[in-house]
Parts: sequence; C-alpha cells; structure tokens
Amino acid sequence: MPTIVKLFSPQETSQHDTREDCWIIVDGKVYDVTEYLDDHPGGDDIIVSVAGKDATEEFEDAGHSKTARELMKSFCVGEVDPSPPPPPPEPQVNSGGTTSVFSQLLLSWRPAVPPQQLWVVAAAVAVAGVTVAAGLLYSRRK
Ligand code: HEM
Repeated sequence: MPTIVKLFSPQETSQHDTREDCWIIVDGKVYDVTEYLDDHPGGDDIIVSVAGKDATEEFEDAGHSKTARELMKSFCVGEVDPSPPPPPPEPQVNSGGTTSVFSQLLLSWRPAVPPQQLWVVAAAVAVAGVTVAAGLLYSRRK
C-alpha cells in the first residue's frame, strides 16, 4: 500500500516557530521537535533558533551521528510541498459585453491632473463659464 505523505507549504511550516510549537525542515522533510527540545543533547535553544525554518545547514554543520539521524525519523510529520504558491487571484471581470467594458473603463479612469491641482482646473472652468455668460448677456443687451 502506498504511503500517504503529508505536504506542508514553507509558509505553513513557518507558523510553528515557538518553543511550545516547534517545527523544523531538514532536507525537505518537516519535523515536529517540540517534545524533543528538552532531551536534545545540543540544547533546546539551538533548535528554537531555527524553529519554523529550514535547518538543513545547521543540522549538517553539527555533524549529527547515525543514531541522531535514526532518532529524528520519529519526529517527521511530512514533507515540504514542492509546488509553487498559487498566484494571486485575478481581478473580477463581468461575464462580458459592453457593460463590463464600460465598468472596466470607469474603474481604470484616473484624472490626468493630480488631485491637489484639481481646484485650479475647477477655478479656470468657473472663470471661463462666468466670462461666457457675461459675454452672452452683454451681446443680448445690445
Ligand atoms: C530532529 C532533529 C534533531 C535530532 C533528533 C537531534 C539529535 C541530536 C543528538 C542525538 C545529538 C548528540 C550527538 C549525536 O548523536 O550526533 C545532537 C547533538 C547536537 N545537535 Fe542535534 N538533533 C536535531 C536537530 C538539531 C538542529 C536543528 C541543530 C542546529 C540548529 C542541532 C544541533 C546540535 C548540536 C550543535 C549538537 C552537538 C552538541 C554537543 O556535542 O555539544 N540539532 N543532536
């Protein structure tokens, strides 16, 4: 019967990063060493310092014996999921047709003038409007 291996994303593994909940990654395998911390001959602090992370380098640097490598198998809870994380969700687009094109245009519209200068444009439009109105009134009176 095939063995079912539990897969954990690096992000999920990184959440187990405390003395009370301590996971490490060594050679792509995930180990829950929380219960072993007090018994570790190298001390608990050294393992807690790599909690939630890939500790392959630190583990190898310590030159662990065959016995240590056999022992660690009992703490293995799964493997790191090799598949890349899913891409961020696409922005929602309507099912098609003109409405969606218009809403897309509206959503993407940005004024060409920076917001802090909009009042200058508004004032210019107002002055132009008053001038035209005054001109019309004047020409009618003649
Ligand atoms: C499941 C994981 C681990 C197990 C089962 C384990 C087990 C052991 C064992 C049995 C020893 C005694 C020496 C030997 O037999 O090799 C040891 C020593 C040591 N371990 Fe670990 N270890 C683990 C993870 C780590 C990690 C992640 C680090 C480093 C971040 C580390 C650092 C050390 C050091 C520095 C020593 C040497 C202590 C000394 O000789 O003074 N170990 N470990």
